[in-house]
Amino acid sequence: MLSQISQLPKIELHSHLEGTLKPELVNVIAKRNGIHVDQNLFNSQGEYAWTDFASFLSAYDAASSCLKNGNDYRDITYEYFKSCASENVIYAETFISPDHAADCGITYDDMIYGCVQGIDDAKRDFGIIGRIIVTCVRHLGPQQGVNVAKQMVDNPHPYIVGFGMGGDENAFTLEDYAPAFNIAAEAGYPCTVHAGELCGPESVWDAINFLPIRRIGHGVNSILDAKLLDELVKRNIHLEICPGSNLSLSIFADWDSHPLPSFISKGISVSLNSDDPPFFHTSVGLEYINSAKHMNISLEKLKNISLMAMDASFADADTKSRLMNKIIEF
Ligand SMILES: O=c1[nH]cnc2c1ncn2[C@@H]1O[C@H](CO)[C@@H](O)[C@H]1O
Repeated sequence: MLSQISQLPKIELHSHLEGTLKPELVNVIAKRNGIHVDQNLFNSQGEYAWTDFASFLSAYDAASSCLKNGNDYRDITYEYFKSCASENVIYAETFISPDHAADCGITYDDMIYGCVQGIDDAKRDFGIIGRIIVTCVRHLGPQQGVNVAKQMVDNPHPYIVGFGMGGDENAFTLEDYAPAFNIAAEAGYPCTVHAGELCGPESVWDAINFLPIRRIGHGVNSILDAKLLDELVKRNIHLEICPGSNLSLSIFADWDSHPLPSFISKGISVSLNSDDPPFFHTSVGLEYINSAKHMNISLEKLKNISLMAMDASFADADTKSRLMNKIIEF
């Protein structure tokens, strides 16, 4: 069964591009850019060192500060899609953060150009199809969210397929971000937002009541509210589930308490995702394997997860139906 899982065509909808940077690549990019990386960022095994959500966010910022130009974005994009393709991921959407690029002195256009180059090179070399979701960062405030949404809408590219938001769920309220999300949605960009990861079900209610979103990043704490679960089914809201990330951040104590099997049996549309792979010692392939090993998710159900993910993707209709057929044929 494990070899069939590894062959299964997979879809990733939830990864943070700067969070896919492996420590070795941070050091390589920092060196060529003449940037000093504080080695306290890593533990004695050379892995990222962090202890809780706040220190994870700081480590994320510190790792991404090695970036200096569009070519760096090209390289992290290429490396990320390459490792996805090695696990039979056939389609992946990744979140990019113009705020992190700007902090490193990289313009929006250079960042997009680099990502597009990385996506094209990975498609040429490995056949994987990549797309971009532009994200704002919640703890940077609603006005900056509006700025990012405007920048995206004013600079369209066929690979930019959606808008989203990550960051500290305790900063501001989701309603404060309605202006940013409305700019994106009114321009035709489907949206996703992080909610119900660190905060409770009320944050998922806020997301579905105040924002024009089709998907929720994580949303795992929805499990605490039966009415909310019904609502997610009724409105066909997809949950981007990242079990390895949840366990790493101690949102659930162990595999037995993870709600993925309950979401599936309730009929909620879900995908399996890596989030920030080297920070959480995971990958999309591992998420599929661990779900089978530790949560008894069958191959048939995993195949259905790939299908639900492709269906909930922000790809154009042709790409969607072509790749869904590829999964069905497996
Ligand atoms: O698991 C997560 N939960 C919430 N925010 C996250 C997670 N991983 C990364 N980011 C945040 O997303 C932004 C860029 O897309 C960054 O601010 C990063 O800190």
